[in-house]
Amino acid sequence: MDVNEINACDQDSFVKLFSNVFEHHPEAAEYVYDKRPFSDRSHLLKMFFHYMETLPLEVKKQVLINHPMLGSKKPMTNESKNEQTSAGLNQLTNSEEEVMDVYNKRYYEKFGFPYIICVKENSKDRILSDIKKRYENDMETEISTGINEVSKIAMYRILDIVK
Ligand SMILES: NC(=O)N[C@H]1NC(=O)NC1=O
Repeated sequence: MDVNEINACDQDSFVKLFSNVFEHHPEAAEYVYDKRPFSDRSHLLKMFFHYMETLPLEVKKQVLINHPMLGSKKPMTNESKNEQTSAGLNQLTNSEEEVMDVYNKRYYEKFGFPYIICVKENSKDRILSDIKKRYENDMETEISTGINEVSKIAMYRILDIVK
């Protein structure tokens, strides 16, 4: 869709279209809808990022919690499934799966939200070493790193919808 078509959407279709820009968080789309008309794609992107910046810390944490664990076999949004498949995270060897499993759990126990990385910008090997390093960080660093990754994920999701 182009920006003109996006500007012509009614609220229901707009919110459906953008409901997972931030995982399971349609409130972002509701906020951004009221900012129409968008002059171009970067205007729309800016409004989603602005929404995220202004969220209270507790809600930011909730957006992090909404993300599935990497390599998880549990049901997840189509967006997440496609992203994880593109990095080969659905085809891990047994030992890679074990590393992901052990570190995902450790990370979640320490921080209370899953380890999040924008898989479109990272290879499987990079992710497997990064999850070990990020575990060593403190809470404040991981909230801001997580939100930064969530914003990159959101950018690719928006670019997939608006051409
Ligand atoms: N946990 C986690 O990083 N999840 C994700 N990363 C990504 O690029 N898409 C996701 O759903």
